[in-house]
Amino acid sequence: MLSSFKRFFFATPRMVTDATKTKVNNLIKEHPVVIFSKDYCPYCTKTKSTISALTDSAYILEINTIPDGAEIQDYLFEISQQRTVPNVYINGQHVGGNSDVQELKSQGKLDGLLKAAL
Ligand SMILES: N[C@@H](CCC(=O)N[C@@H](CS)C(=O)NCC(=O)O)C(=O)O
Repeated sequence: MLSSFKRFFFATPRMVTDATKTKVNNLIKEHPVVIFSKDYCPYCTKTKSTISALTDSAYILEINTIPDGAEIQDYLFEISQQRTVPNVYINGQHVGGNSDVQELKSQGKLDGLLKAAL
């Protein structure tokens, strides 16, 4: 508990390299749908199944399984003010997390957003 407290307040921020910034920016630019995810995250599972039911074109990056994942998460926070996963981009635009995806779905707007992107 104390160690998570210390990490939250005193951790040295990681440097986000230009390579990571370029990688994330390109993914968002080149893929109509990008889901930054963690493979154990239940919110991510829900978002992936919701979006996969509508399109098989989503690019999914499981950031907990790759060496630059923590840096990617830092950069996502920088550009979207969102640190949690899933972090979803559609058509180059930040959509948000699972609650945002579910809200779009229940408003009947998700399908149209995806169709416009694909
Ligand atoms: N309200 C968020 C909840 C997402 C969430 O809490 N995700 C957890 C993983 S299951 C998270 O990102 N925790 C911080 C982390 O993994 O760094 C949503 O709807 O997407």
